[in-house]
Formats: sequence, structure tokens, C-alpha cells
Amino acid sequence: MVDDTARSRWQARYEQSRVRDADFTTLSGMAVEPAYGTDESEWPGQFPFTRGLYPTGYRGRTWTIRQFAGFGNAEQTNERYHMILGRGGGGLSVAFDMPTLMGRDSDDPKSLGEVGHCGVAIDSVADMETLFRGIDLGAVTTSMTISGPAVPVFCMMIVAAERAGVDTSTLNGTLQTDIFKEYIAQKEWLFTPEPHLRLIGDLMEYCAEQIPDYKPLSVSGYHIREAGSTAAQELAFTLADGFGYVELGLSRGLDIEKFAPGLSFFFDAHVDFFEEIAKFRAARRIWARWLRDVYGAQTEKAQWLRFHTQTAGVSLTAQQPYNNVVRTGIEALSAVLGGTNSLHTNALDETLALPSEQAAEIALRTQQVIMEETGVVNVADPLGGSWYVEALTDQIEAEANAIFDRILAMGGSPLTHADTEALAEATRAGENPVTRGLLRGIEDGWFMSEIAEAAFQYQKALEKGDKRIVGVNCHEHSVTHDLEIMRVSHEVEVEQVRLLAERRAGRDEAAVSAAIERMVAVGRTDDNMMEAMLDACRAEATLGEICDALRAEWGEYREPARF
Ligand SMILES: C[C@H](C(=O)O)C(=O)SCCNC(=O)CCNC(=O)[C@H](O)C(C)(C)COP(=O)(O)OP(=O)(O)OC[C@H]1O[C@@H](n2cnc3c(N)ncnc32)[C@H](O)[C@@H]1OP(=O)(O)O
Repeated sequence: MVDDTARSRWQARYEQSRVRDADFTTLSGMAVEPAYGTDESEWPGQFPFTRGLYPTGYRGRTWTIRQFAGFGNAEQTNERYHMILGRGGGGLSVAFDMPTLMGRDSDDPKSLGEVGHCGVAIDSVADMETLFRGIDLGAVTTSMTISGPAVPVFCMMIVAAERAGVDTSTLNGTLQTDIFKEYIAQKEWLFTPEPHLRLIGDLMEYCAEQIPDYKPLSVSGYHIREAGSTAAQELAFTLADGFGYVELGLSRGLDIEKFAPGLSFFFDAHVDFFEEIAKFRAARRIWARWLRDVYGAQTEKAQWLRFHTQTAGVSLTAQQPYNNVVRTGIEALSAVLGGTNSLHTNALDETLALPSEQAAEIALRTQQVIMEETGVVNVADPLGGSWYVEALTDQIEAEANAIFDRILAMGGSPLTHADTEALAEATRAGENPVTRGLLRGIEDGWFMSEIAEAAFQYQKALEKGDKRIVGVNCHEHSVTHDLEIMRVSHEVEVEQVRLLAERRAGRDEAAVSAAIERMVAVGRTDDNMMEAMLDACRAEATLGEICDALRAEWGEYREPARF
């Protein structure tokens, strides 16, 4: 008789998979299985991937240690990247300063006092070249956290890679680009949704065709959660944003098998250990079901939800800041038990300033302790089958489904999440039911007020003492001394402005103007803008010049006032 159970199917795939050459016994030397379950339970690597994407879990490959970093100028940040890679970081993650995030040059009057403070200042390709000096962009995966001006910043990275002699079709990494969450939570947009979505469509098309391993979107719940949402809101708003990008790709005629693997995710790991694990597990299975059943994705890679996690910045306290190491360790463990693909652990001083080198190293080592010492990498989805975790996974999924139904209703759709066939039909007919709900919710300020209400309820619970934070509303007495915190000198701004002027003086102004004009002209057609934007970057146009030209063309978005 052929043994055809879920367990045996998993076993067969496990045996065909590559497993790391490592010791997978417990600390005391006990042998453990790569995964546990019953004959017919879902196993790791099986649809809908609640238990993880791979039959091997972390035995195949551990998560990427990807520490978000950037400060001062490109030179200083480049040094930090060499430190991170030198001490075992697995990938890079660029934090930009506020002017860059808003598409402004360092010498823009609006940038005054902000240059290099919350991240690195990037004005042009020359800065990108410095940022990645000595780092092989063809070998290291690089994430860039930027959404409003994501596309021109990405073009600058491509040109920097070209100049370094890298075959750009092999670039691998992630660009955040998630404009929906900007309107919902983070507020770093440039234009109204329509031109942003057009640019994102151009980017998705370009990546799917030219740079297939690159992930042009990191659909982000992190900022939604940090703004005060509940775990279920974070999950549902983020996945709905993801569905919006799927509708965008499909409405542009792109092949879902090619573009869906480029949609990656980014979640928060807050301090409620089990709730977070349940959230990550639910995320994978909701996404896989919608991708297969509503959007018609056939291959596993197109059904997979791959995600990066960052421990919760908002859970860190200025009071007794060393306790933040403990919080971060627990949060990181929840991300790992939830099967994260990539992880950032916050530094203990991040509630006060950008991390000092010492704090950044402790944050990195926190991940390494979990990875190397605790044995949690030995068994895939070790909490699968726990009565509590499974029930919580179902519960958070049900809450998310209720939120999807509200979003669909806001967009005027009579359908619910359960009407899979009809949703598929509406999508094929180009009705974009989720996107319509998203845009209406943004316009009406619905997402913001839902988040604000959740934040308010939590704050009330804190003030009543129902929810407790050590050092803040309980156990307040402490002998902890103040931390030495990192400060970025004003000299950085002065020098960056000087450098920018020098670079402007050395370029061919006529070529810059012509390239920008051509980019704007392409923007008036339905053609893809990527090549024209790449040419503007090759001509040394600055980020501010590119974005200003587009602002002049498309106008700026102003959020409707709400009371
Ligand atoms: C708060 C702050 C702010 O706003 O200020 C921010 O936003 S910070 C935001 C910072 N954001 C980020 O850093 C985003 C980071 N995101 C990413 O790195 C990506 O999007 C990611 C989540 C998909 C992770 O990508 P990654 O390259 O690190 O890791 P992957 O999971 O893709 O794994 C790399 C390769 O190994 C393969 N692989 C992995 N595990 C296994 C396994 N067990 N068996 C076989 N193969 C495996 C994968 O399929 C992939 O290959 P193949 O490619 O062939 O399939």
C-alpha cells in the first residue's frame, strides 16, 4: 500500500531538500525530528503554509540577519555596513534621512536641520556609490526603506551597481515602496495615490522583466502597528494593501507567477509573545489562500508570503533602557517561532536616538544568541499543534477576515472574504474591489481613525494599570544610569551641502535638464518611466530635482483634515 499521508508527503520533500551541515540535537545531545505533526495535520512547506514555507524550516537556511542602519553621510553609513557584515550580519538594510524620504535634496530649505539625522543623506548616484563602496551588490541582498521616492532612489542604486560593474539583472534585495501604508500610517508620500500607483506599476513591471530576484515591494504592517493598531489590524490592513498591489499588477496585464514573488512583507514583532506568533502564522495562510483562490497563482513561490520582521520600537522604554534588550530578545524569538525570513532587532537606545555602535552590536548578537545557542532552529514551526497557538491563529485570522469585509464594503463591493469565486471574477473583470476599498478608506481617514481608536484604548488601559510596562507604570524604582547616546553633528549637513554644490558644478547641466524633461514627457504617456528615470540618474540629476519635476507635473498630496 502506498503511504500517502501529509506526513509522508512532507517526509519525501524533506529528503529531497538541502539541509545545512549542522548539529540538530538538543544541548544535551538528544535527537529531534525536523518537524512534528500527525499523519494528516498540515506540515511545514505544505499549502497554505501556516507552518512555514519550507519542509526544512531553518534547517535548510536560517533567517537573514538584516539590521536596519543609516546615519550621517554615505561615508559614515558605509563604515557601519562594513561593521555589520564583518560581525555576521547577513544582508543590508538602508535607513534614509528625512529629506531623502521626502524626496528633497540636502540643500532644500525644508531639509534644514534634518540632514543625516534619522538615516543617511542620499542626494545622487555619487552618494549611492559611496554608500556601497567595497560591498558587492551582486552578492549581498540590500533592502532600502523608502516609499514616496522609492523609484528614483532604486534607479540610483541600479546606476551605482552598473558603475561598479555588477550585472544588474542579478541584483537581489527589497525596496519598501509601500505607498498605501504611507497614507494609512507613516505619512511619507509625495503625490496623490494615482501617480504613485502608476510608478509602482512601472517598477513592478520592470523588476519582473529585468531584475527577477529583486523584490520591488515590502508591504509593511510595521508602521501601522507602531502607530497604535492592534495585531489583527496590522495583519488585515497590510494584507489588504498587498491585495491592492496584486490587483495593480493584474490590471497592468502582468503575469502573477512572475510578479507575486516580488511582493514581500514586513511586520512588527510586539511584546505579546503568542499573539505575534499567531499573527505570523495566520499571515502566511491568508495570503496563500487569496493568491491561489482569488488571484489564480499556481506556483508555490507566487503563493508564498515571505516577510521581514522588526522588533517593536514602540515597546522600548526610555526608563530603565537596559530592559529593552530583554524585550527585544523576546520579540525576536516570537518572529523566529513565527517563521520570519529576515529580522531586525532594535538596539536598546533606539527610543532615545540612533543606535550607538555598542548598542547596535548587542542587537545583532541578540539574534545570534537565538540562532546559535537556543536550538529553536532545529525544528520547523515548533509551536504547531499547540492548542493555544492554533486557536489564537484561527482567532486572529477571523478578526482579519472581518476587517477585509469592511474594506470590501467601503469600496462598494457586495462581496465578503468568503466569496472567493466571485472575488476572482470581479478581479478578472478589472473591478479591483480591494483597491477601491483601500482608496475610499484612505480618503475618508477610516484607517487612521481605526488605528487612533486602538491606540486610545491601549493608552487608557495603561493609565488604568490594566496593561503594564516595567519601569513605566510598575516597578519604577531603578539604579540604571543614563545612556551615552549617539548624536549626528551639524557638520554632516554643512559638508553634504558643500559636496552637493561641488557635484552640481561638475556635471553637464544641459544633459541633466534634457534627461529630466524626457522623463516628465514619458510620464505623460502610458509608457514605463523606469528607463527615462535611470537616464536622469545617469546624468547625475539629484533626487530633489527628479521629485520636484514630478511634483510640478502631478501636484502634491495634502491629507484631508479630520476632527
Ligand atoms: C521601521 C523602519 C522605518 O520605516 O523607519 C523600516 O521600515 S525598516 C524596514 C526594513 N525592511 C527590510 O529590511 C525588508 C527586508 N526584506 C527582505 O529581505 C526580503 O523582502 C525578504 C523578507 C523576502 C527576505 O529576503 P532574504 O533574501 O533575506 O531571504 P529569503 O527568505 O528570500 O531567503 C533567501 C533565499 O533562500 C531560500 N531559502 C530560505 N529558506 C530556505 C529553506 N529552508 N530551504 C530552501 N531554501 C530556502 C529562499 O527561497 C531564497 O531563495 P530564492 O530567492 O531563490 O527564492
